[in-house]
Amino acid sequence: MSALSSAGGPGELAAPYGTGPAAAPTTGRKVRIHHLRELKERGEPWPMLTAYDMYTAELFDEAGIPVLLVGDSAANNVFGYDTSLPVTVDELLPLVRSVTRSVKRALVVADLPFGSYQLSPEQALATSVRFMKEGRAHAVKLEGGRRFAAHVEALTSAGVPVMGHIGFTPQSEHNLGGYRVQGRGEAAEVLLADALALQEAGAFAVVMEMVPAEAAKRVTHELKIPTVGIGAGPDCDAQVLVWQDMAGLRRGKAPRFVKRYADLAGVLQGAATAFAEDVRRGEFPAPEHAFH
Ligand SMILES: Nc1nc(=O)c2c([nH]1)NC[C@@H]1CN(c3ccc(C(=O)N[C@@H](CCC(=O)O)C(=O)O)cc3)CN21
Ligand SMILES: CC(C)C(=O)C(=O)O
Ligand SMILES: [Mg+2]
Repeated sequence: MSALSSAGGPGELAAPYGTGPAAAPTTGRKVRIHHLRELKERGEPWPMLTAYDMYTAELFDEAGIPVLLVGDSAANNVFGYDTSLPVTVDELLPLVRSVTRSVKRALVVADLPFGSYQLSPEQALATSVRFMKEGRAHAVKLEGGRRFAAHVEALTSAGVPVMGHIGFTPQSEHNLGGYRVQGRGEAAEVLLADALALQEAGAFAVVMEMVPAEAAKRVTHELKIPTVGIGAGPDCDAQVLVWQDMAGLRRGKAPRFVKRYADLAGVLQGAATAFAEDVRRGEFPAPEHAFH
């Protein structure tokens, strides 16, 4: 079925997610996993961002971001841990719930945290059911390739859409020897085998993190399902960034793959400084801010 015919009418699919003049997100149609596959078939790249709360979810949804990820990166971008390893299902669930409550169209993916799925396909399903029942997530994401094919299969056959994640997988940083590019040289074959295994197991998309652009391009061409790159070059079907990196809220040296589209840190710092000065000078509240 072609992208257009499956949408039920000419332009109907193109309107919410295309890049043309009709791309404004005004139709209110929910993003479904088949839309993402259709975008791949049409060669239209799509954006994905993390979101961890209500306002960002609302804004990104309205900006036409079709997929929002409640990442386990909340560990270091919300909760203040130094890696993603310590964050728990109980910490992430309320964030997932706030994001799903706040979107009209975006597909919301809940990232399964370290320790919540590796034990067995049964554990993966039990955790995913919590994210879907309690968090109202539309899909889950887990890290790992061939070794997690059975987990992915258990989830998809139970009705849980799964996004895979290969290349540099932060939950395995201690095993991978730190934050390093994966899939160089012969490891490109391993990357491809992992991607194919995830597709075969029923995954609807695969994140590739910090892999050489050439390897990511090859995987993208070999797969029928979309690839989502982060530090994986321009040829992936989609691109994802952590929103605080994208908007410049996180300070310090950003990874090479980050592009900053705003200086939120500067804006917020300026606002807080101005508020503090106003209060200290007695200029806030002014008469119009008080009840008379
Ligand atoms: N804010 C944030 N952004 C992310 O992209 C992100 C998270 N947090 N937390 C979870 C994972 C961890 N990720 C990261 C974090 C840092 C680097 C990094 O520092 N990369 C450096 C060094 C690479 C190297 O040594 O080869 C770089 O310059 O890319 C990479 C991936 C991606 N994810
Ligand atoms: C960087 C993305 C892909 C992620 O897994 C996260 O934010 O946790
Ligand atoms: Mg993650």
